[in-house]
Amino acid sequence: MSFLKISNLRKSYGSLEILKDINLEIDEGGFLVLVGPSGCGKSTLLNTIAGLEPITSGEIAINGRSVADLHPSKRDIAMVFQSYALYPNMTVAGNIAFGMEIRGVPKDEREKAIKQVADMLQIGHLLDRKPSQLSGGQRQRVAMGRALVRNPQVFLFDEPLSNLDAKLRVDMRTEIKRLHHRMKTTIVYVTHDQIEAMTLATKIAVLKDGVLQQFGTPAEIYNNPSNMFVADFMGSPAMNLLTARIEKNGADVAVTLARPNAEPMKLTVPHASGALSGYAGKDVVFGIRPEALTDPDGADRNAKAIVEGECLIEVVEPAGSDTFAVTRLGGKEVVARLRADARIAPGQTSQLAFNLDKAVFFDPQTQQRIA
Ligand SMILES: Nc1ncnc2c1ncn2[C@@H]1O[C@H](COP(=O)(O)OP(=O)(O)OP(=O)(O)O)[C@@H](O)[C@H]1O
Repeated sequence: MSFLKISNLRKSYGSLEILKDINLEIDEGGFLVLVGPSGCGKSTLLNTIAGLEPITSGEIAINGRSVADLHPSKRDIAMVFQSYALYPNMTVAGNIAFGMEIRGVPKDEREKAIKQVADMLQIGHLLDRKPSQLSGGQRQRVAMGRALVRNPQVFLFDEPLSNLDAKLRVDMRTEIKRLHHRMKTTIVYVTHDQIEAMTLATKIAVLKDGVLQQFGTPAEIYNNPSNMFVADFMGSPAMNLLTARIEKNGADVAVTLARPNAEPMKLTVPHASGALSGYAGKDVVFGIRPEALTDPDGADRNAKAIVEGECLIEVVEPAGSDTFAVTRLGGKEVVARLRADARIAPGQTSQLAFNLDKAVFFDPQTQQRIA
């Protein structure tokens, strides 16, 4: 049975519908990440789970119990906010213990709990300081400590890392993952950062304009995006999405891509699906991630369908661990991810290997993936 279940959830402000029929569920100990661009409704969804916002219709259940009508304090959840929301006049220890004090937890138990989370978060040396005497990352830890001591059924995180600098964000991301691994408490986590979503989640919900676009494991979302929005939003550099003409070729499908000042490139997709064959004579959107477009020596040896083609390289971007090469196909700029030491120069044509096992196709009208 799922531990957190959201069914047919709708949320409106007056006549403005913000969340449109959301259905999600996650097992106990799961890490659900809500991701999407600014304004898509992810914070609103988190706030409805917390009970900070009433829902317009639908159901929210935690561990089999409906919580939609319960006061936030009765839902057995703890929330970590983007702003940390620490009490400025209290010490770190006071901030962590405040909720326990209110609940009348005896002093020795409080001290034990403070020590335990302070050890876990490595903030034992900061317990007597005030929030103003802490760095952003330390404040973030205190905010997490305050949530951890409550030992709730579900943790809710609202963009907890967005106020930290890039390096600290990556460190804290690892820290949160380690903590989740140790505690095994169910987490719902909001971010607009698709890398955070990919690295932390056991399940990702991608939202756009209040509509759930796809719900699945990070691998499902990355490899089989259900529509062009998800394909483009998840992954950096983004998936290449180019116009291609489909033709049938026995059991195979030929994909034709326009090239500037050259004959179109023809790639054969072996044993293509019936759905794709159905587009014969029409244009589709051909999606291929940069890492599925490589130098022939660097191509995945286990792939079944590697096809090579000549591409005019426009720009070369060495990025340390890889080299990105920009070419133009199907009327679009296309990014290929090559080995760091790939011999490639702008203005030259180069042989590139397409891993068609990893290619996906979309209907240009509906923008949905062609199965
Ligand atoms: N109290 C409110 N009244 C009317 N509209 C609201 C209210 N609160 C939020 N909204 C609208 O709801 C939509 C979703 O907001 P929400 O904060 O959930 O988005 P988000 O995905 O978390 O965005 P961000 O990443 O920018 O925080 C936005 O269009 C916002 O303007």
